Amino acid sequence: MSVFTTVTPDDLAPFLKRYCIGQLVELKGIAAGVTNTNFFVTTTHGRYVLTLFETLQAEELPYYVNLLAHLAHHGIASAAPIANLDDQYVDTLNGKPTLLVTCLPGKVAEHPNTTQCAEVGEMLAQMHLASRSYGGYMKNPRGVQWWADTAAQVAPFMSAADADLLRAEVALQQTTDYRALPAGMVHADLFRDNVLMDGDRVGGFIDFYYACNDAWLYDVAIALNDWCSTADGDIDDARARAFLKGYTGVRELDAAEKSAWPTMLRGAALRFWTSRLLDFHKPASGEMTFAKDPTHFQRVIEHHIRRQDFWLS
Ligand SMILES: Nc1ncnc2c1ncn2[C@@H]1O[C@H](COP(=O)(O)OP(=O)(O)OP(=O)(O)O)[C@@H](O)[C@H]1O
Ligand SMILES: N[C@@H](CCO)C(=O)O
Repeated sequence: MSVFTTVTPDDLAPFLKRYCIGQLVELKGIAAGVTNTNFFVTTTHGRYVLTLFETLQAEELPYYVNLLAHLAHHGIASAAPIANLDDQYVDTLNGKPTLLVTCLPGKVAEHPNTTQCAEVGEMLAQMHLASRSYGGYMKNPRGVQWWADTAAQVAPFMSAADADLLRAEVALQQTTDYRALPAGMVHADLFRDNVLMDGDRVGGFIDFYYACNDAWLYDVAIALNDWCSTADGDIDDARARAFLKGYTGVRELDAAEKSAWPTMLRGAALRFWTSRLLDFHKPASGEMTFAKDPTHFQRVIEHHIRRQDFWLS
């Protein structure tokens, strides 16, 4: 269970006095998640989620926290941060920076249907539009240069054929110019486990801690590669079409995006092929998780190389 920092009701009582959310009824650790310590905090006013940041420092948090506040302010299905009596979102508990947010409805959809894919596509487009007026800026820490550096580290552990494919994919991305594409804030990790689905509707997007500024099409490709893929790395046509229809119903792709789309799908898969290869071959010391299967994203790339139809017509 991912509770790295222990919090007792006695620890929480003085903390909650700095907020207007009532008295503690129940404090419950959340098992899912591997980066931060999360609790469900039920009070006499309702249910909230308390995060203790284990790696991000207080000075790094404003970009993410103000982004959450901005998106909630625009009606995007995402957790709204709660300010303390000093009007601050970030507080401190047991030596860790904290954030208290509203509890979102729903649960993770492990086997999404076409309606759910369309709803996620639609909300993603709405989020991109809402983020246009967000003033924060964060360079993508896991962009093409990171993929290239990571590929060089992991290639020695791979078969010659797989390493050749990895190097060829990196070279393709390094020689593709995405600068003409519409850009703004992207979630950059909108996998199924980062969305709560309330039936067929989006309960909320969570886990914005890879959010940064990049091409919106990159976000579309990351989400589609996960929401519409099958266990063997194929992309399900019906889900992909539904996802894109949901997205483009809100924001049409322009000509530059349509032309970049096949390459972007491969770039988005390469992002997670490289990060999973790194976690698999060179796990960070003290890491508590099981590395996710890197070969899944190799198969997604191979699938994109093989196919001729990218669901745009
Ligand atoms: N606002 C929220 N409302 C309801 N449940 C939430 C909310 N935020 C988080 N959760 C629950 O907490 C779990 C863990 O959250 P999250 O995935 O953000 O963990 P993390 O450790 O911060 O990040 P990571 O997944 O990158 O390790 C989610 O799977 C979800 O069940
Ligand atoms: N969503 C990522 C993990 C978090 O970045 C993956 O499945 O590899």
